[in-house]
Amino acid sequence: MKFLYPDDSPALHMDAYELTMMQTYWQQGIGNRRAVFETFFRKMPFENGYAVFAGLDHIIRYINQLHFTDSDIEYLRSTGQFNDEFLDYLAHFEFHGNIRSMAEGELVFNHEPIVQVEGTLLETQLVETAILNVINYQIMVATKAARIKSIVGDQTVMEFGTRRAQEFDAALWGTRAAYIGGFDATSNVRAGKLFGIPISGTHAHALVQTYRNDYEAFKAYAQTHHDCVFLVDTYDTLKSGVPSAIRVAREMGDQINFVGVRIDSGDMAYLSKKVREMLDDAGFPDAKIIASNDLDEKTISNLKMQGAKIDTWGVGTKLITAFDQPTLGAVYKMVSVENDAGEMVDTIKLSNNVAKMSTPGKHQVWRITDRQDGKSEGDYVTLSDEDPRQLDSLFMFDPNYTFLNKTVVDFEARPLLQDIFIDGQQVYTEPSLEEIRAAKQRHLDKLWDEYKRDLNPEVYPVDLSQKCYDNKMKMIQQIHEKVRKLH
Ligand SMILES: Nc1ncnc2c1ncn2[C@@H]1O[C@H](COP(=O)(O)OP(=O)(O)OP(=O)(O)O)[C@@H](O)[C@H]1O
Ligand SMILES: O=P(O)(O)OC[C@H]1O[C@H](OP(=O)(O)OP(=O)(O)O)[C@H](O)[C@@H]1O
Ligand SMILES: O=C(O)c1cccnc1
Repeated sequence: MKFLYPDDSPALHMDAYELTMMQTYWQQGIGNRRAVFETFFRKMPFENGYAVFAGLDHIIRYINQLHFTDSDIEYLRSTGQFNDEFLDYLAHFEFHGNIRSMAEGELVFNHEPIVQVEGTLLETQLVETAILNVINYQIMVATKAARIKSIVGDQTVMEFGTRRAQEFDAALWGTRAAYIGGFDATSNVRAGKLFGIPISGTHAHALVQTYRNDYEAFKAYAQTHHDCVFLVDTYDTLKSGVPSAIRVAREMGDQINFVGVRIDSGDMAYLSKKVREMLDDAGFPDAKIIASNDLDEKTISNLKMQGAKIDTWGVGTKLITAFDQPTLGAVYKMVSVENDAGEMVDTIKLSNNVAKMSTPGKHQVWRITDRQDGKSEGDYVTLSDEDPRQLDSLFMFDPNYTFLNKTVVDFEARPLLQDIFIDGQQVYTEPSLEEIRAAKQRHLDKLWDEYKRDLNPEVYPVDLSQKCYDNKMKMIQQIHEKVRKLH
């Protein structure tokens, strides 16, 4: 296996069918026709009431470095599936398309476009797999992180997942997504370096095993560090771990900052209460109790219900693997394409399953907020030439159950899809990670609590404008008639 191509690039990070379709467009002479694709997901992750968008930074990096290197082209040639002229086109490929996207930290919902790609048939097809790969993972982790953070509240929660993540990239980008979702720090040092996420860490059981007793290990650690968290459950939390931590803290006095202790097994409600008493009685009321071990929002919520005296949480596996739902199921669908006459025509993917039907046309998504209470009324998907800001009142209806409707007045409409690339040039200045986190919190504050509860939340409205709805119905009708004529 050859892993060491000096000029390896992410350009081939795609399903082979993108290239086979591209070769067809290219040889048929239609590759430069315009097309618009939109990415959306159909089902809310974890049955949550909202999802948190993350992934744009990785998409921007990917697009900015998208070109085929010599070894990419040579590899494609070696497969014997592509002709020389097409490979020559790829060798000189540059992305000149437009990308519009939600901003990271934005709250996103099912059945609304999150990323929109407009360009030639060739370039829009080329980027499908990479965009979906990024989004399908990062939205899951950012949303899972937000769920966990909503239970943790003002307490600190640290990301501990790298060792359990599905490989290097997932650990790194997952950590960033978790930070966007509301985590406070990470144990992944490279994520600290690359993204500026605060790093944080205690020590493992191996340290205690090396010294063969808690006291010696904690003492050695205290002699070599200022901030100290001692892991107290290697042998016996209450009989050995905590007494040793207290002894070292007393002996070292002001020479160290005794941050607290970490518990990593056992009944954490029971143990944390006992440990709290021991620390308080020993004169360390400010020492924190940190808990880790297969935690997620359900366990944390349950531990809180039991009155566990835990101050800080470390969460790994269940966050970084998006444990209870392995993928978001986001898709990339063509919504408009140039015809023989050079006109853009909307296009639809039909299905017997209503949820699987796409919404034709190039869109904008508007977040409708009530000016009186500042709360979100719902999202309003329009065709891209509509602007609800010009209206005094907005008729919003559920596109599947049109009798569910309301008229909104005195509203603000905020366009969510922003220009990221125009003609292949990046026009978007990325906010800092801190700004993204703050934005996510502001957006959450605007959401009614009913959409935010972690169990059985209300369904947030994602409505279509009348024009968008009529366009969809008209296309469904036209296609049904066409199919009928075939029989
Ligand atoms: N009081 C509690 N209520 C609910 N769940 C708890 C409580 N205490 C611990 N848990 C959770 O129960 C699960 C199992 O805990 P346990 O200590 O048995 O783990 P373990 O993995 O078997 O221990 P070890 O890490 O020593 O192998 C973990 O997910 C842990 O977070
Ligand atoms: O449980 P998570 O949420 O994934 O958090 C990360 C876990 O990683 C460490 O365990 P380690 O790798 O030492 O193995 P362990 O399962 O034996 O504790 C740490 O002590 C946590 O238990
Ligand atoms: O610093 C820690 O305590 C830590 C880091 C990664 C995994 N588990 C624990």
